[in-house]
Amino acid sequence: MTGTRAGAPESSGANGGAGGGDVPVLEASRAGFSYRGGRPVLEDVSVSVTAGRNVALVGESGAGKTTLLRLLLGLARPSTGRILFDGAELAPRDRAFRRAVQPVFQDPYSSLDPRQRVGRIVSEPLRSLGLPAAGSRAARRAEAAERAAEALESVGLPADAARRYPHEFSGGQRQRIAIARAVVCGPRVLLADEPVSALDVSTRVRVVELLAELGRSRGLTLVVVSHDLSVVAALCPEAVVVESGRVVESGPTERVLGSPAHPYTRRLVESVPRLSRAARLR
Ligand SMILES: Nc1ncnc2c1ncn2[C@@H]1O[C@H](COP(=O)(O)OP(=O)(O)OP(=O)(O)O)[C@@H](O)[C@H]1O
Repeated sequence: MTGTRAGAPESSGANGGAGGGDVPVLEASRAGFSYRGGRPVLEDVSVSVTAGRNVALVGESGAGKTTLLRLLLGLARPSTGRILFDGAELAPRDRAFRRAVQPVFQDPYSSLDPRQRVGRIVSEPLRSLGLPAAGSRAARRAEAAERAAEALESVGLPADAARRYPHEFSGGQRQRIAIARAVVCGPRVLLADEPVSALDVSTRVRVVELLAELGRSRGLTLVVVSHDLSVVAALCPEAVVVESGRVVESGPTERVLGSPAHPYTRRLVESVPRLSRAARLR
């Protein structure tokens, strides 16, 4: 099988899990995908996400990483193979799945509705999941506002953030708002597509630290797409290398990036110092 069995068996963390043991929380099993009428952009891809072991998807632009995240999020169905959640075929409308697996998108400028106050943006997943389920309408609204405030606090934003609008915040703060929205319903897995690439370097470091801290404190497992191998090394003990829609190498990040076995991975790793040199010359 191509792909990775990402890590040793572990319990599924603070938020629990139906599977437990070594059943992956999320898994692509020999998945293939073609956009309408096109050539396959994913072929025979197998990736396992085990609770507590963050996984990075790396590869050149166009390799198929975002498409793979879309399959894992249930936003697209594989043309061949399967996507499994807690060991069973993924049902994208399943509330347990929608609650457990949340996305964080790349661009904090376009992913937040500018007309809504931050408190409403952050509590949106609760409304779409019908949470909290019990109590009067007023009690449920109060509880949702409290959970949104708690999520905002957990990403280091000030208490009055909920009353303000996205344009009042910096790029890094907006990405924190997007992360608060992703964690408000108590998910087990965050799927993050280039979560820090739109940010400047020092903000990037702080948001990476926040993601690592949330992972620890909330029992969250991250699946991260990033071009930045330092982000990958900082956040993910497991790495999967995708080339032209196929997994060419996977395993512990230290080994995959530290002593790559596949020529494609070697080229990816070698391109990092070349890029830094080019940046210094500008
Ligand atoms: N909506 C779409 N319709 C048709 N083809 C698409 C669509 N989205 C992506 N593709 C194609 O699928 C392939 C994989 O794209 P994908 O965005 O998954 O790659 P990626 O590895 O995430 O790239 P990047 O790092 O640049 O985001 C590419 O050839 C791309 O052109």
